[in-house]
Amino acid sequence: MPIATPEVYAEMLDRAKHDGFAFPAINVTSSQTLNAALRGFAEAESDGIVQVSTGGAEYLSGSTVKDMVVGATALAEYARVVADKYPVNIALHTDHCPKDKLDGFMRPLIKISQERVARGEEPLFQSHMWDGSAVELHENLQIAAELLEECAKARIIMEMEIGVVGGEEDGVANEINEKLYTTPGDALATAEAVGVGEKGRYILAATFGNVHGVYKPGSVKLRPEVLKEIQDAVGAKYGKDKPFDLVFHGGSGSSLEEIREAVSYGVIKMNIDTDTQYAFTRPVAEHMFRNYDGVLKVDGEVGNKKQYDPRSWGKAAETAMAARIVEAAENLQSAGKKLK
Ligand SMILES: O=C(CO)COP(=O)(O)O
Ligand SMILES: O=C[C@H](O)COP(=O)(O)O
Ligand SMILES: [Zn+2]
Ligand SMILES: [Zn+2]
Repeated sequence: MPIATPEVYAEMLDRAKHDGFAFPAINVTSSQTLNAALRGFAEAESDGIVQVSTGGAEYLSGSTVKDMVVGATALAEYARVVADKYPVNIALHTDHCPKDKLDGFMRPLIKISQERVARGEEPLFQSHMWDGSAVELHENLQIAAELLEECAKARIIMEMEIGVVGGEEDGVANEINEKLYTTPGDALATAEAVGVGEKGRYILAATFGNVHGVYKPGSVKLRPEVLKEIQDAVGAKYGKDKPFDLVFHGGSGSSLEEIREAVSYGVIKMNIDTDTQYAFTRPVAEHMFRNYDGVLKVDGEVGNKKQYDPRSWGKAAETAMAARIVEAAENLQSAGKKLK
């Protein structure tokens, strides 16, 4: 199906919120990982979100070109063509954009969509994330208010972060500290600054101990109840039940119980990157080890073209990554619920 229009994206998110499920949001960095994601959503009969980080966008432009806008634009255009062949609704999103990359990533991409919309076309991406976790809350919210206005002009939903996601965030490593847990005060200040939907729709990354990456049991302490606390605090003030549409960062390695509890408090998007990267790469490793003599030219031997053809291991990688996405859709209960 065509990439989701802003109206379809809004309907997807509204249904997820109303019916208590969430969409996997899968990071991609290539046509192979994109096709794996689309295949996974289709096999799960789940609508979904495909997202590109600043690092992923830079890589997509070519490892020596390193142009984030070129990479993100190329991915979005390629996705528009191939997504048509999958019977599910897919929204395109850009992941964590810190302050020092706004002018090289999020702002130019919003501008491209504003120009497209002015020409009567659909926005290039359906949502963009502003990651203000590295600046003070006041400045985070000031920038968020400005970006929300710009996104709304292009019919784009904004994602924003209050609190901090631990672990690797595109090269920004965060130590584990109390900032990993958003407070009701932060949430109230957020609603004050950017409203609860009336100033433009946004998805909130309120953090509850989230950490990017996968760690040994016990290293991460998720407290999903933090989300209930902030929803209750802001809901009481604005007279809205679960006023925030929430996103769960660092989805890889989370237990089914943690996922389901977070979704029950209003999470409608869960980001998964590490687990899907591993799912993609594991069969590649197996292919190389199993076909050692075929993939290497050793002592004059020419190897086996069929085994070092990127499609040989690429198909196995895509199959495994797609299976991990089916699992995510089942965990988040978006499976079987694609919009008709
Ligand atoms: O939050 C993420 C992308 O923004 C993904 O986190 P994981 O790599 O832990 O799944
Ligand atoms: O939060 C960051 C995401 O996990 C993606 O980052 P990455 O593309 O550098 O892995
Ligand atoms: Zn962050
Ligand atoms: Zn994240």
